[in-house]
Amino acid sequence: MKTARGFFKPLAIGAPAPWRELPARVERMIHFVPPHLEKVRAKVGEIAPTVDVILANLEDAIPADAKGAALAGTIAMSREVDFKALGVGLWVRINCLNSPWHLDEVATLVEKAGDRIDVIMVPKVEGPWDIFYIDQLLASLEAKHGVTRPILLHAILETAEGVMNVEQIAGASPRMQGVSLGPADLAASRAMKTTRVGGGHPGYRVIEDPHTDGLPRASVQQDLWHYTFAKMVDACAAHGIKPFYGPFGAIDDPVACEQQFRNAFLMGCAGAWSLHPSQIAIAKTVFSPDPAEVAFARRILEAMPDGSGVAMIDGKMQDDATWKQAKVMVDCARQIAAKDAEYAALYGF
Ligand SMILES: CCC(=O)SCCNC(=O)CCNC(=O)[C@H](O)C(C)(C)COP(=O)(O)OP(=O)(O)OC[C@H]1O[C@@H](n2cnc3c(N)ncnc32)[C@H](O)[C@@H]1OP(=O)(O)O
Ligand SMILES: O=CC(=O)O
Ligand SMILES: [Mg+2]
Repeated sequence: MKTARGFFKPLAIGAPAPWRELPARVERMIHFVPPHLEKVRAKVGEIAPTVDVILANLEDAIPADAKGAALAGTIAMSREVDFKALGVGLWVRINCLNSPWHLDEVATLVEKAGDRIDVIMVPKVEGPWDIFYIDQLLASLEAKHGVTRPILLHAILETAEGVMNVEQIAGASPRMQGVSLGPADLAASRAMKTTRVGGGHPGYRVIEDPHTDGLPRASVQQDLWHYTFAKMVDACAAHGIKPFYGPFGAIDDPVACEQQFRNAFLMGCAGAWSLHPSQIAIAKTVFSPDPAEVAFARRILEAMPDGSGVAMIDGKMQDDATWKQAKVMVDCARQIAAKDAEYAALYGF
């Protein structure tokens, strides 16, 4: 591991100094766009003002013979829409590091759009060595092309080995912005017997003991992802980066999508992926704290102006710990309100 002083040194002569703090950005939904499809790309200008992040996807879901077109489409998209002026992040998901495509992709992206891309999402990250590699590569390319703002890195947690190493992945570089759970590849990597992309499974449940009178036994679905998810959230929180829920593949089940996103929000996630336009509004509602809860949190902060002592509000005990919970909620709401006029009005900021 690097020394404390070495951690924040640029990795190439002429590369920009690494971020010491993550830029404060609202990232409730990472909206996936297939950039090789001109018809979809043409609509990005319309969709962008409704999302926090547009992600150009180069990896899975893009056919092998369309990888070049997707890369060219990404560069075109970065020029066609002024994402910065809209306050919208521009991310790119590259192909994985053992693929034949990633090297040309990273080189082209930094050369042609290095000052416009905020985050590169790296799939199938297995351990910190993957981050060290891409960190060095980016620094060399940023130096070469005079990029002045370091591109951040986001890892997808989607292999058993990655889950084993998630703590080291989260802390591998000052470029690390966050980690997303990738339940589809992770299921395959673990040989889980499911064909779903995220969410629950009707077969994974607990059942109550038999009744002596023979009445039917109650049984409920359990969360297949809880262990991995909690491990990922703790790793991210400990390293001061953001956890995200990844894809929810049942586009035709908005109710289950909302539940999955809500579980992620409650567990500490900043956002989730939207694969289809219909999932944008779901993510926006879920990852914006509820106005009534924000109002209650503000009462806690007002009741304990210096954050210490004890208070009672509506029959509930408040102390230093609940003050901190309230601060998390109010800070999140303030950040959203600064970007989103609709929520500024709902929160009364
Ligand atoms: C599983 C693990 C992973 O790696 S998940 C990440 C990889 N997958 C993706 O990125 C998928 C992204 N989404 C898509 O490609 C499409 O939404 C899929 C799922 C194929 C569905 O498309 P389609 O059958 O056209 O849906 P639809 O007819 O309901 O579409 C209605 C209109 O919306 C458009 N649309 C669709 N998806 C997007 C999108 N992601 N971004 C922007 N626009 C989108 C469609 O083109 C369609 O437009 P129009 O009404 O025909 O003008
Ligand atoms: O890339 C995402 C996944 O679930 O796999
Ligand atoms: Mg995947």
